[in-house]
Amino acid sequence: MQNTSPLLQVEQVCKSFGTNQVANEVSFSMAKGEIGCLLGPSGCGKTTLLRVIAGFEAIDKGLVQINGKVVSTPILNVPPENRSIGMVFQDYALFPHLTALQNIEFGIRGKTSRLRKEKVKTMLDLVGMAEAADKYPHELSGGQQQRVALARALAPEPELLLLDEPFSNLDALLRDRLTVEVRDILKELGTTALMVTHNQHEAFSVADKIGVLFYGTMQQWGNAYDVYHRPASLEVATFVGDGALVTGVVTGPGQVESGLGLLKGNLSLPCESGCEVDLLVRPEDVLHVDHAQVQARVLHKSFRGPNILYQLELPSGEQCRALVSSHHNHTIGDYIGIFPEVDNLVVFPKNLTIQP
Ligand SMILES: Nc1ncnc2c1ncn2[C@@H]1O[C@H](COP(=O)(O)OP(=O)(O)OP(=O)(O)O)[C@@H](O)[C@H]1O
Repeated sequence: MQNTSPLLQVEQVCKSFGTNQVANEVSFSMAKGEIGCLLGPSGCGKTTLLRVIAGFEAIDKGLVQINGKVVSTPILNVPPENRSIGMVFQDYALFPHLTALQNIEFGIRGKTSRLRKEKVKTMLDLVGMAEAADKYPHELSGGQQQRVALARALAPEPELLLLDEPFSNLDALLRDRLTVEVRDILKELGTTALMVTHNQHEAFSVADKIGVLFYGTMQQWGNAYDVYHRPASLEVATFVGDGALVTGVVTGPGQVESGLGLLKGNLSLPCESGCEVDLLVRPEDVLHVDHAQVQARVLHKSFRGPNILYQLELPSGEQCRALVSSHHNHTIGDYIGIFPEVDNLVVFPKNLTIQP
């Protein structure tokens, strides 16, 4: 029979440092082979949660299970080396006096010499570093060092790989490439992995599941599409992606009248007619149509190659942004026609505030 129990289960975990509560009833789970990403503003508790799962931090309440085995409770903290986890850090953390090959081999001490050699060769091939086997870390680029660090963490075949901002020291192009490569490698091996990142694009391209943390609270745990298009809270809506909130009034089922005109789509909340809401408007949902009814004034523009991001003032006095093909090159102060095209009408009760 197929094992359907989660590989990682985090249940109502609480963790404080003194009076600072860094994890507040955090719960989520990951199936075997899934890749998860923890996103959230600086200081929201991402690294602490990763360290809890790794066994570097004890918890005050709740439970962590890895592959069915309880590893953390308030009275139990299985040490990291007995959790079957691998870790990759931001700063590579390779041993400087060992070659790439020796660094990878270090993680699989205890196996026979033949098995070790085979494993190291497989790992070097997997991360595309066979040519650099005998180089020392200082002879490798940042991206190469991070590949070796990944190979070292994966060599002992951990049940769970934890990655803390693994690409943040790399330039943007290399980071994009390595993100895709790492996803392919993890998928090929079927390794379950949880990664902390500041970078939303990275999370979108690597993760099956994204967790958005705010002030120690897991606001949403879901796939990238849902986190972006069906944000579970105001915090997620404003943190993930680019968007503005404009005032609206619900005028019927799936219908909101706003400063952008009448919008029709799937309402995220069951609101009655007449209900005042804040409506999330993403720049790509605002189309530029010359003779549209709503004419908005260009307050600011930012050229991005294929498109221009316009900051606009609506006739209502509210602002939103529009991502428009850069062939439409308008001047600050111009009025341009806009038309909203939104499938998912993400709304929040008017005047909600983000609570610390
Ligand atoms: N060992 C510690 N002792 C006391 N406070 C700590 C400790 N580790 C973390 N904190 C505090 O816990 C909070 C969360 O920190 P954490 O590093 O988990 O956040 P983060 O979301 O990973 O932040 P960043 O994105 O900036 O790395 C911060 O207020 C931090 O100062």
